[in-house]
Amino acid sequence: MVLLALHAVSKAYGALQVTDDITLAVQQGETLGILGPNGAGKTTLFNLISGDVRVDAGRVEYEGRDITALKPHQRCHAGIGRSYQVPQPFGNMSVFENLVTAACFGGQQPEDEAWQTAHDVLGQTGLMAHANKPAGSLTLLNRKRLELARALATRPRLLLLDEIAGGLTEHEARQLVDELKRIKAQGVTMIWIEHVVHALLALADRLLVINFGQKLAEGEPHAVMNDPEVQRVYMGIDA
Ligand SMILES: Nc1ncnc2c1ncn2[C@@H]1O[C@H](COP(=O)(O)OP(=O)(O)OP(=O)(O)O)[C@@H](O)[C@H]1O
Repeated sequence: MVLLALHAVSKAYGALQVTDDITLAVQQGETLGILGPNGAGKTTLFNLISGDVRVDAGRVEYEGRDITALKPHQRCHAGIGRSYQVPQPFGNMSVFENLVTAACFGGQQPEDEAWQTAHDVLGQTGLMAHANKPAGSLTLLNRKRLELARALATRPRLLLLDEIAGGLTEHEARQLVDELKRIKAQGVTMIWIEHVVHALLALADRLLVINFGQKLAEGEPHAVMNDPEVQRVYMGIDA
């Protein structure tokens, strides 16, 4: 079953066509990896899915429903959770309070349920020991974990992850992949933008490569990575 469908979506900033006529379907339970050079329009595509930015043209469908006109909080209530490339926690609130807030306002859970969700997500993301620390005091790894945890606390059916492995050590990236594998096993559909290719390859069922706002390649991960055009554009390898 198709969970998310983009139909010919486009977005320009002035003369810059950042998303150019992209059509895409993501199946329920699938993990789609997105790669592309800096500035290719990957985060913008997330913004169009989450509703942070409105499409200029095209249509966004989720669970068979046209959500193009919905606001970000409405899309979140519908089950679309996202992390941001630059972590965006409430820095003066504790880690636990950040998660309760995400569960209450993003996940529309009553307060007692939100407390339970926050507790569960702390365990799931390895943040239990940091529950009472101000979010602003966390290390990079833990800020990335919190970014994932905040999205999870909304209980998403579609999880959008924007470069959550960048800057992590090998060991930390492996831990993150293990966490994501557990989330995937629970049936959560994921779209993951990531430059740490080996982490992405450990999880993705399919890869999409974007260049200048357009699809450059799409398909089975290893076939996509071996595509000469992808190697030339993304890895700077001339065929
Ligand atoms: N609000 C905005 N106003 C003007 N230009 C923007 C805006 N948001 C993004 N852009 C431009 O759109 C292009 C694509 O940006 P986007 O963040 O989507 O790329 P990206 O593929 O996610 O890049 P990166 O890998 O560096 O995160 C860039 O040239 C960026 O400067």
